[in-house]
Amino acid sequence: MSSRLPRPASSPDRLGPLPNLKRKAVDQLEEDDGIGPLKMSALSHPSKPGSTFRPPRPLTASSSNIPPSNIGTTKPRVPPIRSGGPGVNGRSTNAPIPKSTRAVSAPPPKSTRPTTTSGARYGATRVKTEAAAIGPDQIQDLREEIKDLRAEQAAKNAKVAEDMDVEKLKVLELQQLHAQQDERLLQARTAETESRRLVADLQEKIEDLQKKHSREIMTCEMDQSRLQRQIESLKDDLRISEADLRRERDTISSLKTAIAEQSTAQVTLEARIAALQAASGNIQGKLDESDMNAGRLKFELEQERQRTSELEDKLREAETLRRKLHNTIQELKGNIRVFCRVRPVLPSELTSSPSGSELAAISFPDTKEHREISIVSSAESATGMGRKENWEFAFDKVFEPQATQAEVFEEISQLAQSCIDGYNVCIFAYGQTGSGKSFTMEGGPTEATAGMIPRAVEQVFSVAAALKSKGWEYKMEGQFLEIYNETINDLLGKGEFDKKKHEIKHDKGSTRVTDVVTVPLESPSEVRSLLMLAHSRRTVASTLMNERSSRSHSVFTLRISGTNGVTRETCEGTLNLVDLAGSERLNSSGAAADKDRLKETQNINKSLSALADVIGALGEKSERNEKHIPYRNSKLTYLLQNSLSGHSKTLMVLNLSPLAAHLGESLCSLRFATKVNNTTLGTARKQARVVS
Ligand SMILES: Nc1ncnc2c1ncn2[C@@H]1O[C@H](COP(=O)(O)OP(=O)(O)OP(=O)(O)O)[C@@H](O)[C@H]1O
Repeated sequence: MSSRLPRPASSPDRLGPLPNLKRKAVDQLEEDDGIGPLKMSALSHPSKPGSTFRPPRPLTASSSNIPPSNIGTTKPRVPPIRSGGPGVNGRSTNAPIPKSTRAVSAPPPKSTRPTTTSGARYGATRVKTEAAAIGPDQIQDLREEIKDLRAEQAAKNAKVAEDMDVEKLKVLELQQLHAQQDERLLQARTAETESRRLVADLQEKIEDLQKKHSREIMTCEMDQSRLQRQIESLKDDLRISEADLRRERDTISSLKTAIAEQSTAQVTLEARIAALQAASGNIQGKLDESDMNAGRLKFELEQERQRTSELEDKLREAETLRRKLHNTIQELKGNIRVFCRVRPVLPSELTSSPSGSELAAISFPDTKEHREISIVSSAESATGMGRKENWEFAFDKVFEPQATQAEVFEEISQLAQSCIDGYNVCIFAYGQTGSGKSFTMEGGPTEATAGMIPRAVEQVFSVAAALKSKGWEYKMEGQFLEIYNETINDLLGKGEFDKKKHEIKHDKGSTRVTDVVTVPLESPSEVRSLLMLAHSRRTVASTLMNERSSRSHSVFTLRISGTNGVTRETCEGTLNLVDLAGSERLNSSGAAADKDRLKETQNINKSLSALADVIGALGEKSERNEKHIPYRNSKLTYLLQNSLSGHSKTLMVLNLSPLAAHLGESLCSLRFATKVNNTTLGTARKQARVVS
């Protein structure tokens, strides 16, 4: 960069207010003296107000009348801008001015010079004209004046030269200053470039930082939102905690109230305690007295315990005695007994034909002990005369049609007791089809109509439970079989009837049948469901073969084994409850025409005769003691061998129809039952022993 110095003023006249005349004279003198035109620029006064600074022309020693040695002696003015020290970069202020600075100095203005020679000539002519008009004195004066003016001019020139020197020095200084400024400018530019680079670096860094910052801001925002959520949840927690706190405070306040009340109560209690302590002294005395009484009572209690133990021993002895006596009574009653039961007329029979519903002439003469039954039958004699016959039978018990199941069982329950005592018991229901055998043995669905089997089982369980206190523990199991056409079927099994072969095995007084289901029994209800199962299986079989159930024997067996932990006794009894097949005769049943029916009836009759034979043989044996008992003649007698021996108790319930139409069959049944009733089985033997 080059500095421009101020250009000179363009005004052509800087000489000041000279009079035109004098001016003309001067011009002429100058012309005459050969001085030439004065440099007007050098005459202009720098200190004149309103004048601008005119840079001087570069001076040389030849063109100036100021000796070169004077240059530099003038004390330089201090430049207005100084960076410090004598000069920039240590350069002296007296250093020579660079040429380039010189080259830019402003040339003197052209306008100050006379423009044409014709003008000058016109001026000289005019002065000569005017000089011719003035005198020599005046010329002399003018010359004097010119001389003075020249002297003054010389002085002024000297002054101007001096000023020029000063100005030159100033210019030098300014040039130096300019150089310094350039240098500084360069430095400043270098610094600026450096700064720009730094700024660029910084810009880059700032951008990086901004990116980093934005990332951090994002992270911070995420953190902030997370923290916000945490704050919200904490606020929720705080709310809950505050609610809890309020509750706790309420609780505390209520507790405080309670404590206050308790304190009051405590005071009251303390007062009462004090009163009680006072009373306890009295009580203590009484307690001591009571202790003495307690000691006495303990002694008495011990004596009572001993007495109780003795009584329990006696009770056990009494139980054994009771069993013996019970058995004796049963023996006295006879080990084979027969009950007779006449069923009522059924509603269905009343609505059928009048002849079919006609009642037989049955009466019960023994109104006190109910042991007799009387039947009047009408028959035609050989002479064709009508003949009435009166039949009287006596049994252990006779039940009239209105007798309930409970009344019948009352007489049988003794046998259930015997079974628990360790005897084999066999109860038969005998009679023609439809006489009421199944009703007697199994009964109806209600509690009132429950038959002998469920009642006997219930009795056995309740007696067993009662004997627990006397040291007896019993286990029971049951099985339910059917004998049809001399084939054994398992009523609790799963297979088809008449398919599986079951064998009867006797071993040391106990009877077992192979491949039959034996169910352990824990409660009477289990027995009831067991009976229902057997009944349903029998019903299915009956559907397949009409009237099958009437033509088969069913045998329910309950085996009881008991042990007495105190007396170390054991016993085993068996209760057989048998529903026999219909006992009607071959002719009356009309079976002769049907081959299958004939076979059924033959088998039924065979087994029933075998039963009669066995009972008869047993009666004879007890009299002569050496009689073969034909148990093997039928499956029924063979199965019941151990329950029909002289060591067992047998009960036959003879079921009779009340109808006149069944009178013949009823008489046959009555005769059979009488035969059985007249048989004595001998002495029943208890299957009991003492474990050593
Ligand atoms: N004592 C009684 N009270 C009321 N109804 C009875 C009585 N005895 C039997 N019955 C009824 O008489 C009908 C025949 O009885 P039940 O079936 O017991 O005879 P059953 O001799 O077993 O015949 P089956 O040999 O065909 O099995 C049944 O409807 C039964 O309910």
